[in-house]
Amino acid sequence: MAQVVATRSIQNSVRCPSTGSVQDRLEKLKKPSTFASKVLARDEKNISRVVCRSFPRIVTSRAARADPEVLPVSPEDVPNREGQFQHLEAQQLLDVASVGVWSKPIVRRKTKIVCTIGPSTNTREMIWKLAEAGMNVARMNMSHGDHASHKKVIDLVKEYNAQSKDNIIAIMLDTKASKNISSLCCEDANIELICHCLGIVENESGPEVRSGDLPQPITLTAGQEFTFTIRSGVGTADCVSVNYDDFVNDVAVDDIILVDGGMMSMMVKSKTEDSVKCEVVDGGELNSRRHLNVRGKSATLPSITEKDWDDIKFGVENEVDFYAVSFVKDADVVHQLKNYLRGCNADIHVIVKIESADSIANLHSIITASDGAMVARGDLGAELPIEEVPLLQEEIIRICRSMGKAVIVATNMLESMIVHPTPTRAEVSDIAIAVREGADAIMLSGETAHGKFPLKAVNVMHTVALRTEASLSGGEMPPNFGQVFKNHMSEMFAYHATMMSNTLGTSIVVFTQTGFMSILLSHYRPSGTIFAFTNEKRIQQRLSLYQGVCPVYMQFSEDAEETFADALTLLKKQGMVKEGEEVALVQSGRQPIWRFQSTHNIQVVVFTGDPVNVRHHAPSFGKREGTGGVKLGPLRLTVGRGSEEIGRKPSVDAGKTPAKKQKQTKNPANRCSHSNQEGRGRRGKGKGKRRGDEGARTPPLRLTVGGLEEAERIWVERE
Ligand SMILES: Nc1ncnc2c1ncn2[C@@H]1O[C@H](COP(=O)(O)OP(=O)(O)OP(=O)(O)O)[C@@H](O)[C@H]1O
Ligand SMILES: CC(=O)C(=O)O
Repeated sequence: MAQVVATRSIQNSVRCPSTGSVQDRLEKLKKPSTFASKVLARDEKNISRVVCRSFPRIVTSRAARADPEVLPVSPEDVPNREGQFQHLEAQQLLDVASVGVWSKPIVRRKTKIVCTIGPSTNTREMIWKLAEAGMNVARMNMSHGDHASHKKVIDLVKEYNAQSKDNIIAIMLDTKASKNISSLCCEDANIELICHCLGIVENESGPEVRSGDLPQPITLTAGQEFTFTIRSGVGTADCVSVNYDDFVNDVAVDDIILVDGGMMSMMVKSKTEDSVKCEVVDGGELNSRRHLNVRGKSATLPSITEKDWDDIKFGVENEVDFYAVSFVKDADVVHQLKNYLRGCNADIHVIVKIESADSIANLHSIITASDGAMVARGDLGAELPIEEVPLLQEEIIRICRSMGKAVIVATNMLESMIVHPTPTRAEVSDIAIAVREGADAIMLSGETAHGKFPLKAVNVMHTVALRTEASLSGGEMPPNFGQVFKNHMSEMFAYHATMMSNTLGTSIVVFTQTGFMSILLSHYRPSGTIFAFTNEKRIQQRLSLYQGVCPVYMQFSEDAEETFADALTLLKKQGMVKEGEEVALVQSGRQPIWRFQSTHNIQVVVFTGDPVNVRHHAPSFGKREGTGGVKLGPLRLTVGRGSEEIGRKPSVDAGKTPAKKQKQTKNPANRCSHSNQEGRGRRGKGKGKRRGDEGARTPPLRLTVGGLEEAERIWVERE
């Protein structure tokens, strides 16, 4: 049976969660604790308080566009503590209450940040600094670098994770072959077999069409002639190789070829057997390995090439969390990849990159088959008319959200910051729009891979996302509202937990071994933080991508109450909940821990500050040994005025009353019978005896939400 347990007096029917005042948070900012803050503490000595920050004037134009070659990271690219202070002060003036519950700037933000790691950031120092600046996911683009360099980054991220107490970085491989793969071989018989089954044979090109390597950048001017050839190894001032043998067949005279995501363009004038002669329309600087798209056409390439399978195998070996798969044209590709991963027993989630005209046609089925999608605006804007991109972005986010899938908005978000220390206003608006549209994550590409100001870029993204989130009202209905009750019980509980935590202004605490329930909760976008406790490191890492989820690793004890108390103690220790603060504790999901398959729970508990005294804001329904709290029996959820219950103090104030005394409490609740647990097996890790079950007898409990006049039961049902 479903149960919701909560009694508390509600001062404000809707209030936004907030832990501590901005003043407190300002104080916290002054106390360095992490690596970055230690670094900053040193720097702070040299920082005089800047009252009025002057911004350098930015002039952006196509000419000022980033050079894709590596730019030396600027010494100015240090986190701006002063800026953080000013930001928080400004927030205080604007609206203190609308800031979320997290006390640390990097975790309080809900929208996650994906950073592409490249030459500017692939060192230990930079990975650490990026993580402390706000990176949540490290992306490796398999079009660049080699396995050895990517392995080094993966190991560094894992090293960071191993030593970090309150911050965890997920790892994403962007799999797409673009290089000539003749030097690569498929060592793995399994992969060879898969390639064979998929009809992928000795294809030397990947789903991305790219120009080849150049000894140095070439300047192209409008009107000049330029040739692409399928002959390999060509890189002169007027001709360069293409990595795709069918390039000559796929393009036609008068086609427009977009180079580097449309930064340059050329018109096809004539073709020979192995070359395509073009006239430059928009010139610029051509660097090595630039994207080539033909306006309005998708290349007839397989979505997963042999090189990709090699990269996928590399990801399996290195236990990455996500694959971002390029140019997915249909759901079959996703099914094939997922089957392969199942065969390897690899728990890696698949994010489909929506970047071609073909993928748009199959959007629904592709996203349904996947674990999430990336709005890959670079190629999308080259394959389709550029004005379609914002509309498609909105639509893809909407579809993902309605399906409960993760969604990432990528490319050009802070492009000018590759070379400039501050963003353009348009870029800031772009981030704000993605946040408002409800993206789980926003992505930095060249800004962090080869830019001059990777840390500043993360900082800008963090600050803009945070400010935008603070302006959102919260409590917004999920897009599939109305469907919710027809679906699985867990979904119903995710929905109600969200509504309850929004109403009471609490964060949500959830315990998960698969991540399922945390992802479901994230889908409903509660205004408070979702603290997702898991005893699986892989799950903790994966959850870093999801909006509003703060994943915490913890060993679970066999006793549920003890684990809850431990979790709250941990949150308190890390400054994430305060003494006296309430949290909504959700027990639901596909794989039960400490509960029966059919028993779902939401409780509102108060953290009293004493690890043995987690006070449930509910009557005592059974004894609770050792931890001084209460064990709750199954209840029906009733929404109504319920003044007696709501105003009622918990029958046992566990914060003050020793556990022994609770045992003696004569709570009338205990006299009522509960029937849904008989004959049900126990599953999950909670192998211990459910203390209190025997005697727990529970009456319906009323919960007032928003001061309804009449008692109204909204949900009483067994699963
Ligand atoms: N591992 C790497 N090694 C060397 N350079 C890299 C690496 N990763 C990224 N870069 C550089 O940073 C640039 C931006 O990275 P990004 O991931 O956006 O790649 P891209 O090729 O521009 O586009 P796409 O994301 O569509 O593949 C690249 O073009 C490349 O110059
Ligand atoms: C991210 C990416 O691949 C694109 O925008 O095209």
